[in-house]
Amino acid sequence: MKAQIIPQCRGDNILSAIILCGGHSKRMGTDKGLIILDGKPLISCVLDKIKPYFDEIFIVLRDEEQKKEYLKLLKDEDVKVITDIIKGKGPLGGLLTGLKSIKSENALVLPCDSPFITREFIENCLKIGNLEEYDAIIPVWEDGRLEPLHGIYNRRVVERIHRLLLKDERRMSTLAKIIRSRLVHVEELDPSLKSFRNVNRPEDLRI
Ligand SMILES: Nc1nc2c(ncn2[C@@H]2O[C@H](COP(=O)(O)OP(=O)(O)OP(=O)(O)O)[C@@H](O)[C@H]2O)c(=O)[nH]1
Repeated sequence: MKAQIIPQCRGDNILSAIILCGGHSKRMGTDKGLIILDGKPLISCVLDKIKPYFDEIFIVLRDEEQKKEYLKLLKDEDVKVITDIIKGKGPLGGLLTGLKSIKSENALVLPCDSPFITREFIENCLKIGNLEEYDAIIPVWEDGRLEPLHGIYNRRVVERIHRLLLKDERRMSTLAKIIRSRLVHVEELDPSLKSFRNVNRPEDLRI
């Protein structure tokens, strides 16, 4: 067991995390996960934050070509690098792939473009991550906007994702609305809110 705290979302003996990193990064113009911030690629910024807490970490990429690039970078890391089982379906396709691969019942899901994730956020997610009564824990803003890319999901939602993708419904927020989601205020998970800051465009890299 890696985490120093007693995580509630450990429904078995394993804690899993999934990092979604298969986007086309059109707004950034170059693969976001490989962009250097403070001397290291964004994917490593996220990985370094989460690896003390998880027994298995999956990085989900779009295809084999992207995987070749990432394997060069991650060759010494204890992570599993996999590619979307259904291609071109956005983060929801990545989530499907990750949830079908994990050994545990639940996984914390994160995007590769949130390099400012805090330890407090991860520890709070683990503390409140009991998914016996819920299918997911999703951060929510005061105005009702969801952060479904920073959630904990139970793998029982795999079938729901399949059905959404069959209808070509790709929004993570749609999934969050149709499953039993426990909504938790963003401040409760990370009072600094830094964990929810995304890097989508070159100007977002200015700290
Ligand atoms: N595995 C996987 N991850 C994806 C896919 N699409 C997006 N992601 C990831 O999901 C997160 C959010 O993606 P977005 O920022 O909405 O999209 P993006 O493609 O990365 O960027 P834009 O092209 O600028 O919209 C990022 O971490 C992406 O790498 C996909 O098809 N497969």
